[in-house]
Amino acid sequence: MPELRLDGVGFRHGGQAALDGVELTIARGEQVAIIGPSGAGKTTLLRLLASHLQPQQGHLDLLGCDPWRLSASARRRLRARIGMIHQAPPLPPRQRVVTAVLAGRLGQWSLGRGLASLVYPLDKVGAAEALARLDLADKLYERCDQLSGGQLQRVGIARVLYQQPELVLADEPVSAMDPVLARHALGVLCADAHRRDATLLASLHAVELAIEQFPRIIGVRAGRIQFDKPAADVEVADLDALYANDQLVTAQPLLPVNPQLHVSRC
Ligand SMILES: Nc1ncnc2c1ncn2[C@@H]1O[C@H](COP(=O)(O)OP(=O)(O)OP(=O)(O)O)[C@@H](O)[C@H]1O
Repeated sequence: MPELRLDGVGFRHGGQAALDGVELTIARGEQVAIIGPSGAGKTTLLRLLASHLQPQQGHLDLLGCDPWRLSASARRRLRARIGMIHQAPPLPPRQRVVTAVLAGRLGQWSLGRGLASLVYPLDKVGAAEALARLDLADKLYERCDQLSGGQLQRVGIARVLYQQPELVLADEPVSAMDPVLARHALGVLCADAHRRDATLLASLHAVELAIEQFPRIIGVRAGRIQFDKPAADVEVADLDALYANDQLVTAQPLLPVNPQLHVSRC
């Protein structure tokens, strides 16, 4: 049985079409990068897969069931098996980093343990280990509002490393990091998913990183899947067509003089 399956899925935000007729199957343990221009529908796709949004057309199969046929409590249990990494992690500003990381397992803990951990961090060693993998162990007791955007993104990733979910959905997880840290953080995420046979989907604007780190690339444009192929088969023409922007009359060509692939950032 596939880990994820979208069958003719469509979604509109109010009057604004975001996804249309999306067909997609992803097997357990796959690592997939989703690329495409701004407004293509990548975040909407990830939010549908996280069961934060309900498809308005078509059908979603998520970890072996239709989340929208489950009771609210069963859907909560299903969501505890999913780790979501946000571009701007929605962490309470005054929360300590250690508490933010440990909150990754709130969905797996009893109410009592979860409340206790919010008041006094119960597994400081576990949180420190997850942060150390992202070179952030020295921030364990820092407040979240004292971190930079890239550091906050690393806290969001550490939280999912600590959670150890079956499915990781990452929406622009390294967009605020410098190139060296971005490569390192994505590498940690991919290696962790591989080690646990977890499934990983990440939307990325850094095309070069996507192709370097992920074996399968899905190009989304105007709410539709434009291509879905192994990273080794993605060609410059695929990227030119994916990112073509008729409204930017001064746009530079996507292909620089010699490189095999262009780093495209929107
Ligand atoms: N809350 C919302 N209300 C109205 N329209 C929305 C909302 N969220 C997204 N949209 C629209 O849905 C479409 C897809 O948006 P989405 O955020 O999924 O794109 P994206 O590919 O993630 O973009 P980006 O790369 O800029 O983050 C866009 O046209 C966007 O304007």
